[in-house]
Order: sequence, then C-alpha cells, then structure tokens
Amino acid sequence: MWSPPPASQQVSVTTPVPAQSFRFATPVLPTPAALIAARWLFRLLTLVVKLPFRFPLACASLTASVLVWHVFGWVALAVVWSLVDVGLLVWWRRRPSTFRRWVGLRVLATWRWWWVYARQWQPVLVVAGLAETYAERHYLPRIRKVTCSEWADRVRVRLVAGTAPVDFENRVTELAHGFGAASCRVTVLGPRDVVLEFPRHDTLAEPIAALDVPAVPDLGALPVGLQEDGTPWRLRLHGTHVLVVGVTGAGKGSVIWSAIRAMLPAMQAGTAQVRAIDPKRMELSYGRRLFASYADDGESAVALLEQAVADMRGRAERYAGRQRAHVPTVDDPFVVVVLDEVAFLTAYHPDRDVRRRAENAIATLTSQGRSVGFCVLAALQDPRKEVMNLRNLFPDKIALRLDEASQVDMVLGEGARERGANAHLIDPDLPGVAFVRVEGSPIPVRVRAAYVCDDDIDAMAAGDSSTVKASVMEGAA
Ligand SMILES: Nc1ncnc2c1ncn2[C@@H]1O[C@H](COP(=O)(O)OP(=O)(O)OP(=O)(O)O)[C@@H](O)[C@H]1O
Repeated sequence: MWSPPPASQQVSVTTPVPAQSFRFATPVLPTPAALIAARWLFRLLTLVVKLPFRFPLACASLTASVLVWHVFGWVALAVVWSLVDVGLLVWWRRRPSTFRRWVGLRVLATWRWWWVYARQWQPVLVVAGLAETYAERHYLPRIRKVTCSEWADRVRVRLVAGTAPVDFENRVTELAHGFGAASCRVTVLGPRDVVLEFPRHDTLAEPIAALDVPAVPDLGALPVGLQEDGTPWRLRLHGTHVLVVGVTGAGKGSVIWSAIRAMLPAMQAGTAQVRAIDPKRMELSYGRRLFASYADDGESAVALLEQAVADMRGRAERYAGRQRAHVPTVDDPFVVVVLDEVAFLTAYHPDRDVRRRAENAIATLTSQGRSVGFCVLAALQDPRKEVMNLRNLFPDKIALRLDEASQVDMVLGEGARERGANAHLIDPDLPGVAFVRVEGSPIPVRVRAAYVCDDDIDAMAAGDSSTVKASVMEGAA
C-alpha cells in the first residue's frame, strides 16, 4: 500500500515555507583548454614585460651578453666578463662602502626576495591569518619590492583592498617567526602600501660607549644612544617630561646619565641646571658636583621638589601676559628635576605626609612646568598604578626591560606591544636596550642608551678634563 514519504509526514500544513526551500547552485562548466592556455600565455607575457623594470641590471647584463656572444662569439664574451669582474674587484677594494651599497646589498636583496620572502610568502601569510577569502577565491597581499639596508630587510607590500595595516601590526610576532627574524616592524607609506622591516642581526648587541658631548646642545634632541637602524637616538627634554621604566639592572641610570652628559655644555654655561633626587644614593651621588641641588632622603627630596614648584610658579608669574614660550638663558635656565626611583617618594616612603607632598609637587611640576622651562626626568621600576599613579602626566616614556607583557602598554600606551615593542622580552644581557615612541610615529622604535661609566662622570664633574674637552671638539666637528 502507498504511504507518504517520511519527510512530508513531519511537515504540518501550518508550517511556514522556509526561505531556502529552493536552492540555486552555480552551474559548473569545464573551462576550455584554449582559455587556460591563453591565460598562461598572458601571464608569461606580463612577466617578460615586467622583468626589465623589476631587475633592470640583471636583464641589461643578460641582453648585452647574448648580443656580444651572437655578434663576436664566446671568446669576446669571456673577455668582456673578465674585464667586468676585474672592474668589480677594483671597485670593491677601493670603495667598499659604495660597492656594498650599489652591488652587495642589491644582490643580497634579490637573493632574500627569492629565497626567504617569495618562497615562504603564501604559507606564512595564510597560517598567520593574513590571507583573505571572497566568493571562494583567495587573495594574498603582494610583495612589491624587497630592499636591504646594512641591518634589515625592507619588504614593501601592497595590501588586499578592504584590509588595513593594523592587520599586519597585530601579527608582527607571527611574521617575525615566519620569516626567521628577531622582530618585525610595520610602517605605513600610503593607502594599501606598507613596509615590513625584518632585522637580519641585532645592531644593538654591543654596548655603546659614552657619546661625544655636543658643542651646542639642542635641549629638544639630546643624543643619548643609538636607534636600531644605527642613527642617533635623540631624547627631547625641553618642553616635555620623561619617565624611564625598567626592572632593576635594566639600565635606567645609563639613560639619565647620557641625557645629563649631552646637556653638559649648557650646564657649564648656566643655561641649564639639574636638580637631583637620589633615594638609593648609588646612582646620582657619584656626580653630585654637577647638580645645582641634591637630595637623598624623603624630607630633603620633598623640600627640593617644593622649591622647584615655587621657582616654577615665580617664573610663570613673571611670564604671564608677556611671554608664551621659555628660552633658556642664564637668568632663566632650563631646569631638569632628575628623580631616581620615583616610587620611593610616591609609594614606599613610610611617612604618609612625605608621600602626599611629593606626589603633589611632582603632579604640579609635570602638569604646569613644560612651557616655563621645567622638566621632570624620572626613573621607575614598577609602572603599575598602585605604585605610580602619575605616569600619564609624563608625555614621553621609555620602556627598558620590563617584568610582564602587560606592562608594555602601561608604559608606551595601548597597542604598543602589538606593534612589536616586546620590552618584556629584552635580553637581561643587554642593559640599556629599550623601546620608545619617537615623535610623529605610532611605531615603537628599539634603541640602546650609551653607557656613561664612572670615569666619564668623573671627567664630566671635573669640567675641564681632557676627555670631555676632546669629545666636545669632536661633537662640534
Ligand atoms: N647602556 C648600557 N650599556 C651597557 N651596559 C649597561 C648599560 N646600562 C647599564 N649597564 C650595565 O648594567 C648595570 C645596571 O645598570 P643600572 O644601574 O643603570 O640599572 P638600573 O636600571 O638603574 O638598576 P637599579 O634600578 O637597580 O638602579 C650597570 O652597572 C652596567 O654594568
């Protein structure tokens, strides 16, 4: 006997008809072989046309070689190439730096483009989640160019339309590991145009000796060390406040001393002065003679801070309605209050009154001192709010080696760790290495402070010592 199919038995007459009751499937048609061949031919032609633009030197050499061989024979070709080789050898011996720039680094870039990036591009990007899919087709960001500098590879990338550079910024760790580099930095050049920078070796692995003292210090850009790309790391003090954060032994002292050293001629001329607070009595006491005032216990530190606040207010009153910016002079010097281990005053001091007064004074100086020529340069081990709730009053921060990953964003601002500022992973054997944000760029830069040893501080304190004089002359040159 006939019985209805089981499915129809389950559907009641009142059940609404689902929207998907009819499904249209895209018909699958076999692509004609001629079309596939035409497509491959088109690709080949595009490659042939693009090749001379991409590798002009290699294509020109190949074409010239073929012509010489065709017209004059293989002996002539061998002679020409021997002469070229001798020429290159002479160039390399006589001008190694230009040879390296024009030949060495270009050959290296071609090799790295092919061996490291082109070969591994697809797997690394797919696994890192940077490949996009739309209408069942896969889209990959495209490598436009690979160039090499002395220390890093720069891979210029064209993004897939509809994606953003932040996708790459959030995957810097995956990219660095994927391409066998220690780190990866993303720089945005324009719409859909980014550069990925992969260091080939650590340029900051060796300690940097104390830098030459500049003859005329620029208080807005004091040389205190080197950036990862080998250019000077310049620290701005005039018009800002700086917080240096790092665990014990991270090298906070080297940042402070490098800044003081770079200001030395201005201090000697009387247009800048340093007032130092040194609760540990280990860091700044050594160069005590250099400072306009010095304090090493709670009471005297608070007195020093309150005096700075009073001086700042006096200056602000004089300037009111007459002058909007501070220009360092002997009468109105630029004042830097250096505070080693600021948490001693704001969190650890047993006297509550000292803590409260210190916090008030630091907050007043950092919120009102910039425009009248007062700067606070403070060092701190633990950046958590319970220890130091004034950290947001410091516009510029330096992250030396930190204890925990979560502290990176506390110091350098949100997103810094995602953009590659792995301050918690800095090698303990590299004191003085830090991440900073330089003006005008959201990308953290890796830097290393120069190490100012006790002899350098002695020479600085002596003032007229030959060491400092010599470096002043070199700086001027
Ligand atoms: N820039 C640097 N380059 C090379 N070595 C450095 C550098 N800075 C510091 N060091 C070395 O690391 C040691 C510790 O540095 P430093 O005292 O400056 O650290 P710190 O962060 O101030 O530590 P703490 O908070 O305990 O005072 C120094 O004695 C020195 O040997």
